[in-house]
Amino acid sequence: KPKTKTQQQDSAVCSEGDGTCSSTRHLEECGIWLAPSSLPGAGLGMYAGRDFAKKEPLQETGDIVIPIVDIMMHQRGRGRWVFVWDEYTWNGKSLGLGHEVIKEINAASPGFGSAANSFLDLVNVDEGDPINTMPSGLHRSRDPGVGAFSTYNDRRSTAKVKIKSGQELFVNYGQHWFEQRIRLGPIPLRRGLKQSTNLYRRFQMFRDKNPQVDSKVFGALWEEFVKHTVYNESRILGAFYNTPSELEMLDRNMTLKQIRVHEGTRTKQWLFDHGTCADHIRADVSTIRQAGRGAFATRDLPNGAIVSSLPLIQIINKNVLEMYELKDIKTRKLEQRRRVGYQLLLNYCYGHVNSTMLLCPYGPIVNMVNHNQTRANVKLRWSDPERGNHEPGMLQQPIDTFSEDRTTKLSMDLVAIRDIKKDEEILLDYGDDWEKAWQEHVKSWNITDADKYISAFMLNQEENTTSLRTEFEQLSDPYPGNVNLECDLNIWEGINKTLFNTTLVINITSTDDWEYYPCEVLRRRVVNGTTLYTISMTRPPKEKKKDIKVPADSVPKNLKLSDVPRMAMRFTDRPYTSDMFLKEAFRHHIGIPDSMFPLEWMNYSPI
Ligand SMILES: C[S@@+](CC[C@H](N)C(=O)[O-])C[C@H]1O[C@@H](n2cnc3c(N)ncnc32)[C@H](O)[C@@H]1O
Repeated sequence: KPKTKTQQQDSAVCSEGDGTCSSTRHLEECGIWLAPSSLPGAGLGMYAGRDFAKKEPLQETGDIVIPIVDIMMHQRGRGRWVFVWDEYTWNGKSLGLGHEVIKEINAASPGFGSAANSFLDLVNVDEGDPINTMPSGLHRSRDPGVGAFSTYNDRRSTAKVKIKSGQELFVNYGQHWFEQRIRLGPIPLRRGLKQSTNLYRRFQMFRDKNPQVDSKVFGALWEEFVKHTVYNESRILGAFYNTPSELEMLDRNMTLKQIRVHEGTRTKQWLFDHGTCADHIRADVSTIRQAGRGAFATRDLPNGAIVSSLPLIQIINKNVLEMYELKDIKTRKLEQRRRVGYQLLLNYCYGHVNSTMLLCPYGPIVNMVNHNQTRANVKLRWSDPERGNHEPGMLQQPIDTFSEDRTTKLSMDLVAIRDIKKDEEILLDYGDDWEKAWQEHVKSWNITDADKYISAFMLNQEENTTSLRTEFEQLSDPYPGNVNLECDLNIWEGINKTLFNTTLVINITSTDDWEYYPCEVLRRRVVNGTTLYTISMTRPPKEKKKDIKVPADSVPKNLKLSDVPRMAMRFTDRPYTSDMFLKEAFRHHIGIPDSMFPLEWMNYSPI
């Protein structure tokens, strides 16, 4: 019997969660959505739920960035292994994490940028850099929480251009990313859509010059031309989807860019039916002191609502996150090495004690949900395949089925188990194994000589109250050995010196254009109550990697600058000294309940 319209609407609402949600108010207000991308084969994507002005933030708070350190070194000898995270990591240096290590740092950025797709001609979102902060003043001398969460956070996405409600959101992965991934097909690079449109216009001109020929013949000719040219290699031809509607729109003089934007714009109803809201939560300092930051409701959420969807990146064997003693890496075979810890990423992934499988979620703020067994207000559930990227059949497959897969196929939801009020912290029960491991960790927490430890973050916090010490002063009163002082060449180079000299005000338009190099303070003077520094900077060793914005050679070898303001200078932690490198730091995956975890994947028993 056909349903009435109201019944249909109600069932659409309730199928969102577990059938108990009673209103759609929370969805009406949604500003960003996660739903299947308009790009063929691109999996999930992000969409605007309302209009955004140019430069307007797309989220209330930015996303976490999780360092992955020296992974190739620690995994040396493992042979070939597929690490799906490679598709979701940024070069750590380009996000300001370079000082943490000597060798290799990758930045897992599992927030907005991992969920949004990229198409270079359609980029409408700018992503900022993360900032490095320690919430709640935690300190290694007393707080077992330090080192167990990433201090890099608040990576914000803003509208690069005006965005209309329903439009798909695209971030910039960079040309290099596409050039390296030929397997994705001939995806157009920057200005590619313009070149492709021009090609079609030339074809149109040819057609217009021959009015005596039936237009159907031209249609067939275009199809033959596109199909039989070396299609696989041509990014210009790869821009055409060759659907009847595309040709019709091209003939109406729309450009391919206009067509892609048009096709990538969804109605609110479509987003309701196929997507999940991706801004029900924001990040803030957790109500659980040792936990660092947490996720908080941005609006009232009814019982049964999907608080957040968690698309999952699989790591089929958690041993790829193992870290070993340096001397063992050099001298012993992989299986004989002593494990000293795990990558911090482990704490952000879901798993089971009896399995090697880890499932690590991505999407805005989804990694911020903390654990509490009595205050939990959400539960986990496998996602509805209609609404995202979840293939339930994969839950019946052995883990090895995923071994060569570079795409993600699984997704869970965090579903409200009672009404949640705006600003309430979202909490999940991570399971008894996690709770037990945490309690044991708290009991054994003891870091030798930790009282004296001062991090770069703590020194940077003193910014307005204490002057920086000169090299001479440091002879008797040195800074701690675990920090470096760096000066930002770009801020200094970029400011209006005449304005600065008269007003001592710097107008910084972007904090992304940093270019920090080690520097020393030679002198300081106070002008109108502001302390200014004479500094010397030495040219860093030559960088071979592409991602350094200014070639190191372009910085004069010995640079001396006077009247540099404190804001162009920062302390950074020396390599391998920050809290995440503590051997004692807590590492444990988040537990997936037994009732959900596939028996097929129970391939491991902890000793
Ligand atoms: C998925 S992350 C949650 C976000 C994290 N709080 C942050 O600031 O990035 C999991 C980690 O958060 C911390 N955490 C979560 N719940 C906690 C709790 N109840 N007590 C202490 N730490 C907790 C632990 O470090 C855990 O490994």
